[in-house]
Amino acid sequence: MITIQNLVGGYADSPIIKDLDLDIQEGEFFVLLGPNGSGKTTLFKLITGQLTPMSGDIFLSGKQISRYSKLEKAKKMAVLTQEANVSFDYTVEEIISLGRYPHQKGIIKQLSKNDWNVIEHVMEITKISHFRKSQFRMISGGEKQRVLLAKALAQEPEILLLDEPTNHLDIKHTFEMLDLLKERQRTTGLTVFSILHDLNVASLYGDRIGLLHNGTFLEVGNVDTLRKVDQLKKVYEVKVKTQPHPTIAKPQLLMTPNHSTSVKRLPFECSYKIDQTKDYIHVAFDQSLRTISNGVIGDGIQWIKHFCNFHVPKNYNCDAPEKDLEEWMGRLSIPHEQAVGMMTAVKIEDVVILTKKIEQIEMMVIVTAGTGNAVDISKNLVSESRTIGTINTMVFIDAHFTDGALVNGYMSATEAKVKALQDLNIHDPHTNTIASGTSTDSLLLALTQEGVKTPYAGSGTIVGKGIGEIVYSATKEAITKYLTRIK
Ligand SMILES: Nc1ncnc2c1ncn2[C@@H]1O[C@H](COP(=O)(O)OP(=O)(O)OP(=O)(O)O)[C@@H](O)[C@H]1O
Repeated sequence: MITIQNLVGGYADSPIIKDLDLDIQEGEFFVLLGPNGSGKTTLFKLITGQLTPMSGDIFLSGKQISRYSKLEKAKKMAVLTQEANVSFDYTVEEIISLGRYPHQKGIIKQLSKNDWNVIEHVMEITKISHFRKSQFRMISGGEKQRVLLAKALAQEPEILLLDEPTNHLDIKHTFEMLDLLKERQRTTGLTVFSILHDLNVASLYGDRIGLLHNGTFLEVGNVDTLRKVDQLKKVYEVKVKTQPHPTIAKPQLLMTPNHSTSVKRLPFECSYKIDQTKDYIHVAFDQSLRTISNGVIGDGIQWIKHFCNFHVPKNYNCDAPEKDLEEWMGRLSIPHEQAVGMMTAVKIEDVVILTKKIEQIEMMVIVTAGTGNAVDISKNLVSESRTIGTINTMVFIDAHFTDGALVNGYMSATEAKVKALQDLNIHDPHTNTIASGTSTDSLLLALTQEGVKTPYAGSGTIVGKGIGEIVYSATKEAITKYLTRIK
């Protein structure tokens, strides 16, 4: 759609854009990224014709852009810039009708029925019909932006060029505008070229991105380019980490500020309180811990302060156990958004709490165990809950784990639990083979993130062995208590 070759351009004698090549393909959503002063607006102005190139070529649909007449260009290309200043007293509707100008025929340019249909349609999709009669200068910055988008869409362009289109928009309107552009891209084949500052929004909406640095592209590629954090650190000069979006396969970026967010922690043994009744056990830490868990709530990898295991009746059956946990926590003034919540039919008074220090690393493990639902995962394909029988394990460690070490530590704790079941000769009643767990086990690992960062926590490491030892002991003791009780 647009082909740029060896483009050099800028202001007076100094080139800002230096020997740049780019191919914007028909129907794609191309995002131009780059730090302040990298030349984004200059490149934008060279494409739109506000600046004349010093050298090089820009082709629009194969024809030199400079050879298009103003009207011809306006039929193919609409431009939305940050300058939302319209000095005349136009109404919103009048501004949008200006977008139809390139399509109007004859000497006396009048709006046709089709023009009005298009104007109505763009006002509707940009949700501005209700203030169509308002004076443009009287509406808010965000509303102006939507009106100017409607005007650009009224032009029915093949390509839309946008310079920071979401600048004045709140989150809702940002996403609405970009969703609308994606929809137009999908339904009408609109090509979009947009400057954006927000890397995360660029990742969510861009088909391809170009990362501009000192007037040249460091990289042009799909959004996975944003996984290259070293490149981003160099360009933006910030500490940045890439993370997957939780529900779609796109990278999202997290910035770490230079100012320290860490507050001095109390010694591990003074940093938590345990509240235990017959209905629940609640461990509250003074600061959030880095956690990995499969709790009913607070699952995945998170930062969490409150850790709860609630007793439920043997025949507890609920479609939305998260809601129950939230309600029970609410009654205890525990903020459920900052909590891992587990459930057990085992008596809370049979809980086992062990603490241990291994090579200066403090650990605490809390286990409630029942084995009524013991399962040999390698043999039993029947998944049904029969009776009281869940092993809930919480492991707290005063150490600093990477995310990989969290997963490693999770494996270590699981292996230790399996070994305890094996040594206690717990059988799956269906297969009559040694059980590897129960059908509804929960496990939590929570780290203070104090001390030197540890990349591994498997059985080949001291900390991994420590997890294994303490989880094994506590699980064995908790199962023994349970077996004694049900005898
Ligand atoms: N009208 C101008 N005259 C002279 N130099 C200019 C002019 N406009 C911009 N520049 C210079 O060109 C360089 C690139 O500016 P440009 O506006 O293209 O950057 P940008 O990437 O769009 O930045 P931002 O993210 O801050 O909008 C800057 O060093 C700037 O000082």
